[in-house]
Amino acid sequence: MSASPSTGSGSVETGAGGGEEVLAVEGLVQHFRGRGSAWGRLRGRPPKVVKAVDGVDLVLHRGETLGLVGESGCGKSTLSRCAAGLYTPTSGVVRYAGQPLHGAPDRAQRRLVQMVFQDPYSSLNPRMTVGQTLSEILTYHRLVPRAQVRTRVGELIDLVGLPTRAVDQLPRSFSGGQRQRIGIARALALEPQVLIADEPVSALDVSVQATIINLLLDLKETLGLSMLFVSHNMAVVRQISDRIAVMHDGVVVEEGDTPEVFEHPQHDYTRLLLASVPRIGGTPAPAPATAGRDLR
Ligand SMILES: Nc1ncnc2c1ncn2[C@@H]1O[C@H](COP(=O)(O)OP(=O)(O)OP(=O)(O)O)[C@@H](O)[C@H]1O
Repeated sequence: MSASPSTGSGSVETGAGGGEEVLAVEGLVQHFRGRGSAWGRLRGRPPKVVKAVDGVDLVLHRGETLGLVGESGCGKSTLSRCAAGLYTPTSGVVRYAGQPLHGAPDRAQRRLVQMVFQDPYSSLNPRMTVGQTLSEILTYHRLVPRAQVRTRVGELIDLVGLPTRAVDQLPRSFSGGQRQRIGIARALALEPQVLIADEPVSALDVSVQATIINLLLDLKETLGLSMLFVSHNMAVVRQISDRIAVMHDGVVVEEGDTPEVFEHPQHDYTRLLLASVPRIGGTPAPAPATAGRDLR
């Protein structure tokens, strides 16, 4: 994503990075009304407003991975959910391929941007097998004819590297990494163009993190996806992102090509984040082993 403005029409512009805009947020604001203290409520004080996202412009280009980094509470998840159409922003717009995402009359358009969450388990129905979960999505969205639903479920399970028997198993039978694969399969069932992965590996063991990151990158390549990858882990983001946006207190304070941001950070907050990356013997600690490949 870049800060370049966009046309707002059905057409998509070519961004500063030379890529075609696929997803854009413009002037995005998401404020939440806090509950305030019991004492404050008794005294009739208005509740505090939490400015989770406070005016963000970003553009994700087709085929790129944009890393969104920042410490806990800076607004990354809120921005992601707005960009995925899950929250209706307080103000501002989210566009997919030039068209407003919110209020899109067409279910087909909204499903093109899908999220992968940090904790897929909490969003999986514990009483439904993986096969039932995926079948329900395919049927509800009429993505394949009924007669082909089972075949498509098998393809999705295969695509994310789960064993065939997973189709008849409940979420509780799976490890954290496998559950994340189910979460990814569920997102892919909707045939998205954009994946928004919100801390997809931060709840996983380090040894499993790399396998999930590699899976996301392989899928992105094979399926031609664009990806917004949200993380507080600078090492991971550095390895997989073409560009990086740094978020602090609800705003994007810096964005640019990954090597540029890491080697020549412009904003004090970016420098602070980089300085806080754990170092081993003077060099930054490596990201989870990713089969030794250049992940960009
Ligand atoms: N539904 C909500 N109601 C009220 N406040 C909220 C809500 N969701 C988020 N917030 C607040 O908005 C701010 C940004 O939260 P957000 O979860 O977007 O940050 P984050 O960078 O993703 O942090 P984390 O990685 O810890 O989730 C925080 O102060 C949070 O408490």
